[in-house]
Amino acid sequence: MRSAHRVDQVRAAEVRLLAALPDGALMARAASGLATAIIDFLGGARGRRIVLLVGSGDNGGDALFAGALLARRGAGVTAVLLSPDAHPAGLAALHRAGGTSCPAADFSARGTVDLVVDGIVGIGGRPGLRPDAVALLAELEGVPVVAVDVPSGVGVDSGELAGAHVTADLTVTFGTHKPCHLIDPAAAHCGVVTLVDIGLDLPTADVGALGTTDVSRLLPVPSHHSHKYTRGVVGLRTGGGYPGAGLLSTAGASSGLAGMVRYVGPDGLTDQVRAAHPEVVAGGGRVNAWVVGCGSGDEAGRELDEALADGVPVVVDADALVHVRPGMPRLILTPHAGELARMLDVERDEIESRPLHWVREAAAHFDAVVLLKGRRTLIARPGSSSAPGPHVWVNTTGTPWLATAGAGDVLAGLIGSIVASGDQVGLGLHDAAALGAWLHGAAATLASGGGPITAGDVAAAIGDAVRRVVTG
Ligand SMILES: NC(=O)C1=CN([C@@H]2O[C@H](COP(=O)(O)OP(=O)(O)OC[C@H]3O[C@@H](n4cnc5c(N)ncnc54)[C@H](O)[C@@H]3O)[C@@H](O)[C@H]2O)[C@@H](O)CC1
Ligand SMILES: [K+]
Repeated sequence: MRSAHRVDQVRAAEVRLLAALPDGALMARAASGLATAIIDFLGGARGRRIVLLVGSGDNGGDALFAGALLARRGAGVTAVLLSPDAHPAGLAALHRAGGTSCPAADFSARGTVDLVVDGIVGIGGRPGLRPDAVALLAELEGVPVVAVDVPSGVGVDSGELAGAHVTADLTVTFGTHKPCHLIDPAAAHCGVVTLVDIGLDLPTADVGALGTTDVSRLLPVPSHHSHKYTRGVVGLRTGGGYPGAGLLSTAGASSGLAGMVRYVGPDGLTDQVRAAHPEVVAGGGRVNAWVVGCGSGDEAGRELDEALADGVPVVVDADALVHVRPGMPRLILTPHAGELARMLDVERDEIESRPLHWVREAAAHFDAVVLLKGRRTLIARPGSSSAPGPHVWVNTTGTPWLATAGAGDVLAGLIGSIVASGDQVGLGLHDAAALGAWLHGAAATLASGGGPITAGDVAAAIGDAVRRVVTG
C-alpha cells in the first residue's frame, strides 16, 4: 500500500526523529536519496549541467546538499537563489564542492541545461508561485524537472491547484507520500514519484492506494468448502432504458468472482443477457448485493427502491444516483464528476478541481461509500465509519484507453460481484469498491496492451487480472 500523510502528520514524526538524530542527519538522508534518484534519472552526473531553484526553506536545503553531492560526482551545478535566506549550511556545502550560486535576478540560462531541480518550496509552501519563480521556470521551459518532495506550488494536503506551480518529470519525496502525489489534479503534475525512506515513524494515513499485495490479501477467493451460494450471489436491475448498459453491467458481474449472477430486467433484454451469458439466472431471488442504475432510464428510482427492500448492500450507478437520499443504508455510489455535481448541486468544474474535498463531502452527506470516477478514481468511506485504515482509497491502475463508453457499467457490475463474494468473509464495502476499481483498471491495462479497447474487452480481461494477482 502507498500511504499519503498530511503535512501535520509528517511534521510531528519529523520532530520525534530529529530529537533522536545528530544535527543535519535527516536532511543528509533526504539529500543523499535525492542525489541518487537524480543520477538514475540522468544516467550519470559527470558533465551534466544542473540548475537548482532554491527557496528559503529546508526544501531548498535538500536541493543544495544534493547539488553538492552531484558537483562532487562531476556535474556542473548552479544554485539560483529565490531568497537571500537560502539554507546557509547547504549553500556552503555546494560552494565547497565546486558549485556556484547567484540571485534569481542575475540568472540567465545561456547554453544547454540538462536538469532543473525544484527546491523552491516543499511541505511548508503555500499553493501558487511568486512571479520571480514563474519567470525562472519560463526561461527554463523544456528542460526536464526533478521536484524535491513536491512540485512547488501545488496544494500538498488537498491535491488541488491554485495558481502557478511546477510540473515535474520526477518527484523525489521523503518518508511517505503526501496526498498531492496520488490525488488529481496535482498528481498529474508529479511525473514519476520516488519515495526515499528517511526513517519516519508515521500513524495510519488518511489516504492510501492499494498495491498488488493488498489486493491479493483482501480479495475473497473460494476454498475447498465453497459452493455457489457461499461464494455470494449478485443481482442486477439494469438496462431498462439502455439495453447495452444492462449487458455490460452483467458482463462485469459475470467475471467469476461471485458464485452466481441474477438478472432482473425487461423480457427482451433478459433473453439477450442469457444468450451472452448463459450462466446468468433470470429473475429475482435471494442475493447478497444488488447493482442498479446502469442504463436504467426512467426505471432507476423503482429499481433502487426494490433493491433496498432486500436489505442487502446496493451498488448505485448512473440513472439511479439522483434518487439517492441521505439515510439509505449500505450503499456504494459510483458517480463521475458530472453526476456527483448534480447530486450535490455544485458545478462540475468544482468537483474536478477539488475531487478529494467533494468525495469526502458526498460520503459524509449520504453516509455511503462514494466512488468518484476519474483518472485517479477516489473511494471515500461513509461519514459514520470508524473502521481502521485510510478514509480514502485512490486508484492508480488503468490506462487512458479506459475512458470509453460502457466502462462504468462494467465497473458497477464488477463491484457488485466483489461485494457479494465478500459478504460472508466480512469484506467491507469501502474495500470492496476499491478492489473493484483496482481490478477494473488492471483488466483495462491487460486488455489494452497500449492500444484501443471497448468496455466488453475490459470485462473479458477481469479473469486474467484476478489470475495474475492470485497466482502472483
Ligand atoms: N519534514 C521532514 O520530515 C523533512 C523535511 N525535509 C525537507 O524540508 C521541507 C520543508 O521545509 P520547510 O518547513 O523549511 O518549508 P519549505 O522549504 O517548504 O518552505 C517554507 C518557506 O517558503 C516560504 N514560502 C511558502 N510558500 C511559498 C511560495 N508559494 N512561494 C515562495 N515561498 C514560499 C515561506 O516563507 C517558508 O519560510 C520538506 O518539503 C523537505 O524537502 C527534509 O530535509 C527531510 C525531512
Ligand atoms: K519542491
